[in-house]
Amino acid sequence: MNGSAANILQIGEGNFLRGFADWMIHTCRKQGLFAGSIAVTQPRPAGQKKIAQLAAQDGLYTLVVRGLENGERVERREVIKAFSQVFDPYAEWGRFLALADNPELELVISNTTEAGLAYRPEPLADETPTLSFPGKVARLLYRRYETFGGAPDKGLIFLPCELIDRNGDTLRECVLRYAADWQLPEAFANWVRAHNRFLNSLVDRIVTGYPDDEQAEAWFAEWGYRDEMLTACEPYHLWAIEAEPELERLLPLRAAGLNVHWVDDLTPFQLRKVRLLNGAHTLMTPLGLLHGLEHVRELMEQPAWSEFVRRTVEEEIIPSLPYPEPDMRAYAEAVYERYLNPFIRHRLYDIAMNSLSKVRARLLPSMAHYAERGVQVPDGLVKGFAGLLRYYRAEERDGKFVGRTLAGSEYELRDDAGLLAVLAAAWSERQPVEKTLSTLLADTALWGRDLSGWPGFTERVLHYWNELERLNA
Ligand SMILES: NC(=O)c1ccc[n+]([C@@H]2O[C@H](COP(=O)([O-])OP(=O)(O)OC[C@H]3O[C@@H](n4cnc5c(N)ncnc54)[C@H](O)[C@@H]3O)[C@@H](O)[C@H]2O)c1
Ligand SMILES: O=P(O)(O)OC[C@@H](O)[C@@H](O)[C@H](O)[C@H](O)CO
Repeated sequence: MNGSAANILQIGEGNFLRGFADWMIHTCRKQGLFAGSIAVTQPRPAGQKKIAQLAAQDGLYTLVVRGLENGERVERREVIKAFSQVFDPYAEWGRFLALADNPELELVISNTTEAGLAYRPEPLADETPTLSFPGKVARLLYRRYETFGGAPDKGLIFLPCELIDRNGDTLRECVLRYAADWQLPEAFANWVRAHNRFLNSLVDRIVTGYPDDEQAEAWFAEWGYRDEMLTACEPYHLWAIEAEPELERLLPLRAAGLNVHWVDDLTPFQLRKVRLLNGAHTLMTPLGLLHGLEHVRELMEQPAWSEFVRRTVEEEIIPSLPYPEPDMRAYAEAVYERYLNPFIRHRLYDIAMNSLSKVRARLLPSMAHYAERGVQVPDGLVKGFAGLLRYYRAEERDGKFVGRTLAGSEYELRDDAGLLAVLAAAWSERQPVEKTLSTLLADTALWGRDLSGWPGFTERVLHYWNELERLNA
């Protein structure tokens, strides 16, 4: 790491970017196609530990890519060299803002989860760091606007990787809301609109992060060095970016042989991936955890669970999508193969994090497809949803929210604290389960809509709830 000026700013220190975008930049650099480098910072104070660790390793980390590629087993290890600056923006706020003064800065990449790419009102404080991710972007852009007098050629290109629909548009809207809140000049807002680009994109790669300790220790012994930032992922990768292919000039990703698509319309990529791959994860995760399973492959290797997932995907989710069924089935087959990757352990507990927002985006649209046509939601989806409700049977304890598996083991629920409080309050009422379920299904804060009026839905959720509880008895 040389601390030199970087032409990419990365907001997000998480596993995903290290196993995806940073690896791509490294791949371009390695082939001599790209001369730039990345300045990386964390989007929230909690990321400080990883940033400090990465800085202590000179911005270098090991990526292990493992899985099947064209039916062949691959295991590739590479030390990724993409970062020229690694720092904590809360400790060095001036340094963060000063990145805006670098005329060479061109791109901003981010991944802050669905929770991070959201507008939360916040005052403009002159000297102190802005907390939210989009608020930081608004501050950075305002500084750049002032430094370069609103020059049209000094706008930036944003490539947010958060897995939300039209992530670029969302980021732009948040930035403009902060500009309005903070009463920044209208000319600035116009410059943001006219000379900065917020690209919508869809990312796809299973990045499982740091492996189990046993595996990590075995590798460290074999390699002769330790790496606390070690990241593991599958070989498959896809990045669909809604923009003209001429942007290869800036980011020669396809030229580097990467599976990147510059597309006019992202919708088919988005719907297919979020509803099938992520939707099936959200479907299987609570049920799997309630039954004491730990990771995706373990679940998919059990015939009854595999059958349940496949049937729900093929007979319920795919028919709800507006695309040719054979194409969707082929995609689903490839997804099962990725789930069954023998070389990675994708922890269900990791996938379960923030499942309340995930279910809204990934599973409810498939269910609504039926309900809104006056048809009953099919069984697999109802069973998965009942599993989610059972998983979220929350109890508040010592400032935490906990649930219990069917065998009675306790786990911590990791989700929006306000929503967990709503669930815990509902379950603390002394009343029949059906009453609590009806109340919860009608709660629009939880699901973004009222589910209690869907034909036969409440009764069938109760049916599957009771089926789960019978296993508990
Ligand atoms: N891991 C994968 O396989 C994968 C694949 C595709 C997409 N994604 C995307 O990545 C996200 C998960 O990231 P990860 O796997 O790198 O996990 P991670 O926990 O390693 O990283 C999460 C990142 O988000 C930040 N973050 C978390 N909550 C935040 C908040 N409230 N405000 C601001 N920043 C916040 C963290 O600081 C960190 O930078 C998912 O939500 C999804 O959007 C992950
Ligand atoms: O990363 P999350 O937590 O938003 O979702 C969990 C998984 O569904 C997700 O990581 C997929 O594996 C990934 O989106 C594949 O590209």
